[in-house]
Amino acid sequence: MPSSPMPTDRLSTVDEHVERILDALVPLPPYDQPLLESLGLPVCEDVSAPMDLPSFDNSAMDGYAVYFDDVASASTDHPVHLPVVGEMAAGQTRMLALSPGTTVRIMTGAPVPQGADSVVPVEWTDGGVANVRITRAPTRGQHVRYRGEDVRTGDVLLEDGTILGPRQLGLLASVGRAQVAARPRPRVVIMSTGSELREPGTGLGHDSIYDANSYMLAAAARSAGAIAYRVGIVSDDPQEFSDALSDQLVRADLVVTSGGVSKGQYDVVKEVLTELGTVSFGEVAMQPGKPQGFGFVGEDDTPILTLPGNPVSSYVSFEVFVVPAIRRMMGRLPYRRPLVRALLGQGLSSAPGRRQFVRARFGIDGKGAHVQPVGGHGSHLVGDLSDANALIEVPEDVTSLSPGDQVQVLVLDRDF
Ligand SMILES: Nc1nc2c(c(=O)[nH]1)N[C@H]1C(S)=C(S)[C@@H](COP(=O)(O)OP(=O)(O)OC[C@H]3O[C@@H](n4cnc5c(N)ncnc54)[C@H](O)[C@@H]3O)O[C@H]1N2
Ligand code: MOO
Repeated sequence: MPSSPMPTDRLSTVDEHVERILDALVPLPPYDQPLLESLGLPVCEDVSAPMDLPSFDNSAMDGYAVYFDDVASASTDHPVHLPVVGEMAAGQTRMLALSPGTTVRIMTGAPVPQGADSVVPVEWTDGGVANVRITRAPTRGQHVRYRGEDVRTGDVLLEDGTILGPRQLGLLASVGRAQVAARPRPRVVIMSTGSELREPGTGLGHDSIYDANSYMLAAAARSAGAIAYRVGIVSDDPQEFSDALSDQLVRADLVVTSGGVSKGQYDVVKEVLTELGTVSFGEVAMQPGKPQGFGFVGEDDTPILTLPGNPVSSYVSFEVFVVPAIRRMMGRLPYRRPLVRALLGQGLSSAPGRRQFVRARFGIDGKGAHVQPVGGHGSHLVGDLSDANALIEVPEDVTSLSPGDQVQVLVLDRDF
């Protein structure tokens, strides 16, 4: 799959890099999926109703099915008495028709027998079993739910592209659909590289650290709607990385790596993938997240995004580049998280020529949306990152902002 290589003589802009990725990826082909598997995915067909809803006239109340004309005069002073000739419970009814001058006990959801046109709630009666005393009249047709009043056969229930949420899945089940055409969730393989990394729950040496990124990115991939496969830590040994990558390709629609892409001696991802010639590396004018790589690997041209290793850089890169990639593969619009306007609570400065993503807390109160930067600039500050629920996007040409300025914010952890 072709992709325009990242330039080596200048920095790409954030928007260029996002477009490069979106242009090179194609949505995964749709197939029929069991309903619950499709939660959160866009439907890939116009779904029309194969049946009426309700599919038969039925009672909205527990009570008595009647001919309206038989009970029209019922009141406390002049009750109407009718013989009860049967019972209709939802899912177990034998009687198909009712004769005038009689009634049947009927339960909510049970079919209204032919001839009956109204239901008297049990509260307006003495609850009689053989005979019933009715002290209040319904209006004609009251408490009958008519066939087709909700949905008619042939109605378009869901248009192509509609997101399948709980209500839409409930509707599909209501009309008897067990499956629906939707694009599959992309299978995203997450690999952390670095010989200093150790698995949480094991011991640490004096110069090693726990692998935070593979957990953070796998969780972020899952939150974005993907199936995430977290690979254990891969060291900075080129052969080990190469073998681990080859092993993973069989189950990947997209590979995301962290670490090993800057200018060090042991930047294994860059070293191994540059040689392939199908993955390019460059710098994006952003802070954090400057070193980036993108391309395709293996026989099936599996897309790969290589993110920088600093945890904050990795996370921000995921949010800015990988989330749109996942959504593109799922066919889910919009690809990029919409920006929200908010008032800045505290001034800040930003490096010129780079789009800054400032960790922040976003909230809405009586005065509107507001946002407050949290913590410092360092790309290693995971404590601050966990306090943040938003990223303030500071444009490339803005170097300082004052309290009360209006800013654009990516509000994290929100569905869009
Ligand atoms: N001479 C230069 N050095 C660096 C530059 C540069 O332009 N010139 N860029 C810096 C920037 S910006 C970033 S971001 C990092 C990116 O480096 P790598 O992607 O090669 O990442 P590593 O070197 O492997 O790691 C960076 C940092 O992050 C820690 N790390 C890595 N993986 C994990 C993980 N899974 N969990 C937790 N922490 C992780 C790692 O230990 C390092 O401290 O390069 C700068 N250097
Ligand atoms: O760009 Mo690095 O990603 O600053 O930390």
